[in-house]
Amino acid sequence: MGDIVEDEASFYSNAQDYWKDIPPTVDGMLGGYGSISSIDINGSKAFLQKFLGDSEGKTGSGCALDCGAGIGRITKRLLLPLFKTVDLVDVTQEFLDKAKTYLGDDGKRVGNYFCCGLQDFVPESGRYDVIWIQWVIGHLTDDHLIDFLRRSQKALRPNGLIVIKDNVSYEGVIPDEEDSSVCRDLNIVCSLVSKAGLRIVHQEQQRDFPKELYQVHTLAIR
Ligand SMILES: C[S@@+](CC[C@H](N)C(=O)[O-])C[C@H]1O[C@@H](n2cnc3c(N)ncnc32)[C@H](O)[C@@H]1O
Repeated sequence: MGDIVEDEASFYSNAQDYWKDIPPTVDGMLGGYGSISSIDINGSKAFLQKFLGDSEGKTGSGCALDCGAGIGRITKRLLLPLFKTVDLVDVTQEFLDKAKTYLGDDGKRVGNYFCCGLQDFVPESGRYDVIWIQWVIGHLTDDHLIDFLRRSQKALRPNGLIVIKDNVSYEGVIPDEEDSSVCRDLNIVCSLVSKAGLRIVHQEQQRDFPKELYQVHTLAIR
């Protein structure tokens, strides 16, 4: 990826500039594909519920972190219904401002709104049962993604889980000049996870998305 991201500073600042101009709506979060939000959330719920529960070894439901949360589309429909407290982190302040009204009454159970790039964000050690990272890893360089995953692991409670749900390319790293991101293939994502010292414990492809989109895979890692 080094040859694709020649200038790290502009890779990040171009992405920030891109997101500043995007309307704070579900459609904005999903690049015009707001209509797939329900399929996405239902797939995520089924995925996550395999891990949650009260019995020995199950992931708790105390606190979740929504990474690259935007206006809180995932927080509203996936995380707040399943966890007592949810924190949001995103680099775009306007989206977090919108989240405060978009989340409605349940938004009272948001613990923190962190306005920060994931490349700089240090999640509180031992705080989270689930760290959900969706449609944002393409905005991080390989090294920053590896480091963020390492910090995330330290931020997990016992039996906690990190989930990456994202686009994967057929082969290699495909740059997107428009939003200043990259799309990696599944092997590359898996190798970055393993470089972070983490293990993939479960993996699924999201079904029923429009054919013209990248495949979307969900990885449970710890
Ligand atoms: C495609 S949207 C996805 C939003 C949300 N995860 C969802 O699925 O609805 C990408 C989000 O990542 C945020 N973002 C972009 N670069 C980021 C970075 N380096 N650190 C944290 N958030 C970033 C954008 O502000 C935007 O809210």
